[in-house]
Amino acid sequence: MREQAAVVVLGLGPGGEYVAGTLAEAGLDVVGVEAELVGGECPYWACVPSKMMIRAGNLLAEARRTPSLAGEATVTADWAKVGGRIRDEATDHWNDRAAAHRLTSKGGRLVRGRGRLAGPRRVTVGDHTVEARRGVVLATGTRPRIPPVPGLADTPYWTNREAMAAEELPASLIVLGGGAVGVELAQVFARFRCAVTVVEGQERVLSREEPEAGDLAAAALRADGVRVLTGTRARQVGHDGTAFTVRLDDDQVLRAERLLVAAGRGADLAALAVETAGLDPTAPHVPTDGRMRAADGLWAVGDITGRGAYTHVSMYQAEIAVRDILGQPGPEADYRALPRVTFTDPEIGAVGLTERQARERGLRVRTSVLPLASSTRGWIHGPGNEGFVKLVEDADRGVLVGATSAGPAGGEVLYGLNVAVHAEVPVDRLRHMIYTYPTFHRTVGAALGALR
Ligand SMILES: Cc1cc2nc3c(=O)[nH]c(=O)nc-3n(C[C@H](O)[C@H](O)[C@H](O)COP(=O)(O)OP(=O)(O)OC[C@H]3O[C@@H](n4cnc5c(N)ncnc54)[C@H](O)[C@@H]3O)c2cc1C
Ligand SMILES: NC(=O)c1ccc[n+]([C@@H]2O[C@H](COP(=O)([O-])OP(=O)(O)OC[C@H]3O[C@@H](n4cnc5c(N)ncnc54)[C@H](O)[C@@H]3O)[C@@H](O)[C@H]2O)c1
Repeated sequence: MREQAAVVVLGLGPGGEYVAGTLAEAGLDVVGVEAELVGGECPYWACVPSKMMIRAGNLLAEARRTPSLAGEATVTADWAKVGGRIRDEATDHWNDRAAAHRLTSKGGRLVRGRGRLAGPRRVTVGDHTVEARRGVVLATGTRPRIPPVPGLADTPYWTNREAMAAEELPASLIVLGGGAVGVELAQVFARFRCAVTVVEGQERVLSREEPEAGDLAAAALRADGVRVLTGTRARQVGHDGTAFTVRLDDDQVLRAERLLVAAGRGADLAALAVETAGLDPTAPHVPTDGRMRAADGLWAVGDITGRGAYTHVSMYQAEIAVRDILGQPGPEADYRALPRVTFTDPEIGAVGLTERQARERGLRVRTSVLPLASSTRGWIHGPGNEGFVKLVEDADRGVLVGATSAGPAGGEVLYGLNVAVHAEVPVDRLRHMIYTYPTFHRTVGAALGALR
């Protein structure tokens, strides 16, 4: 079968669904192609269910802090509540009827199946070919990267997919990888009384963030009973029908009921036949210009672009691609103030460059790090007040180029720092702003005064 459309969107995760729906609303003839569930990884197996787990885990942790401040509290953790909420409220039992309707009610056509490029402006899905008059938008995201550890491939390991669908928690869990997925899930599972060990190859967990952030996350995990092993990798993995064994570089052997692989994600460009549109199928990502163009008549948005695997990045890029396709004016993509939040307790928010990245760029850097506990609000908060604000200033220009805010509301405190880095508000102006008393974000004011 052959059909025509103005635009074909390949992959309907947060980025692709936004592009397809918005173009359809604008009156364009749009075909969206989806291999699994309309909505993508985020609502069914990633952000949304994991944040529901985290909300539940945080409630337990807060209740367990009651004795030191407010009296007695007895909490009995029950994973069935979490699993049920994920199945019923978040994912509709992994059914995308509502999301598919969102697209078709806007006039978009939905083709189900795994698509690939078949030349510029052409997509095939099985024996179905769609010619795109204006072009194709690639939004197929990423999938878990499974490290080539001997034995691993033959075991029934979990990725985020199985973890999000878990109806019961295992008694013990080994997590391979201490990035965002690894630390968030390790903490939640531990709070539900699962014995968790995290194995991270780098010196610290959250190794792309400030070292202070990795140290804080590791301390928080340990406080929840997680074993955190850093600077070591799995050398051999086995499964005897009941449990996993993981032999590490240093010959230590770990044993647990389940193994979660959280060692990063990658795109598979060869499977999309990108060479038919003149792109390199062996590249890790699709390079894009400031208007999200990858080639003539080809745009790419979301994780596949390698500019930050976050839902907010895919939606930001989607809006730019839509503007470009509709010929509307607007700013090009700008990643200087890229924000991200790791939703551990304490939350770790960060924006822009780390101190190390700023120095590697040759900037003359001034920094400050202030603990949250030293602020009035941190002291009042008491247990659970761990955290800090770190600022990175380009001293020559007198503007912040990066910041981290970690603490009970670290992701929310980040907002002001995000504005400061994005809008390049002079540090001198920030220093003379009024900061509400007694808030966590008041530590930002103190940290500005401590820049050296
Ligand atoms: C456990 C976990 C937690 C996360 N938490 C957060 C968070 O709190 N905040 C945040 O911002 N980000 C979070 N992320 C990252 C976030 O999920 C991704 O950045 C986001 O989903 C990427 O969106 P995307 O538009 O690139 O597409 P994706 O969501 O990856 O969706 C791509 C879609 O394309 C489809 N597809 C793939 N190949 C084809 C093909 N050939 N033909 C047709 N369809 C195809 C897929 O089936 C999928 O539906 C998390 C990720 C994980 C794993
Ligand atoms: N809160 C959020 O916004 C959020 C939450 C989860 C995931 N995400 C996104 O999803 C992406 C994928 O998450 P992720 O945690 O899988 O990837 P990641 O790249 O963030 O972290 C993977 C970690 O695994 C380690 N690693 C890799 N191979 C290893 C090995 N063989 N042994 C031991 N350690 C190994 C790496 O050093 C790294 O620290 C993230 O980069 C992030 O963009 C975002």
